[in-house]
Amino acid sequence: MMAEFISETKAGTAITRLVLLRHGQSIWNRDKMFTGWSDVALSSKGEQEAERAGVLLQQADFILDCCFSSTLQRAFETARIVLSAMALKLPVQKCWRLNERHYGALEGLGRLAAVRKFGLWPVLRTQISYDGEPPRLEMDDARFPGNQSGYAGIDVKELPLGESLRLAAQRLQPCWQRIIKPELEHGRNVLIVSHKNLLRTLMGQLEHLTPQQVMKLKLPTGRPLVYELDRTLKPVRHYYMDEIS
Ligand SMILES: O=C(O)[C@@H](CO)OP(=O)(O)O
Repeated sequence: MMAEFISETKAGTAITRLVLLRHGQSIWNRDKMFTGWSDVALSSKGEQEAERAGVLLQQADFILDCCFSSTLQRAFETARIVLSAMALKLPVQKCWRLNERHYGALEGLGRLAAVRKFGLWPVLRTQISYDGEPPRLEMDDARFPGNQSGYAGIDVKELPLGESLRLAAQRLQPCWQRIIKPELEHGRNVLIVSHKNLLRTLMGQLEHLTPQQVMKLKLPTGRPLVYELDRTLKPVRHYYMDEIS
């Protein structure tokens, strides 16, 4: 469904809407494991969260013009469930640059196992610092995307062995600048289904937050966060969809 017009606020500022949605709970969220680019499924709770997100948007008669997701099944599947609950036949455009930050050698480990293997500080710094990089993978590790068929065709130098939030924010930029931002500039309402850290960096970019402020942002699974943007894509306000329903 195309937006026929860009809605106007009382002050006459043109508004377009960007919905940021962290996928529903995954089985590794449930089991408290570092996930990153590991491609795990939604839990049954996550499927229900995705359904509820779609119902909320549908009940609000939310007009959506395009939908993007990461290539990871927990995000893509969430997007598919949301669109189906909204009875919308939009394609889900997948972009690997919307994948979660890569957790390097921490992927597949729980917090305790990670600390036992790498020590407290390497794990802690990954979680509390914007520039904190996880212990990196070796190039021959099966968890390196360069060894996975789904990423064939992408320059191997672009694929991560482990990322800080800053590095993840940087690799998102070509997708944001060339693909998503132009849609918003044309007044189209956009849904992005992605991941906690990747979306936190995007919120930081939109709101001009400091790295410290970004690290404090919380982003629960399965709750659509709506940003109303003016013509210059400056946020006018933002709210969780379930706070206004
Ligand atoms: O990858 C992970 O471990 C989590 C938290 O960073 O991300 P998400 O559940 O949002 O994919």
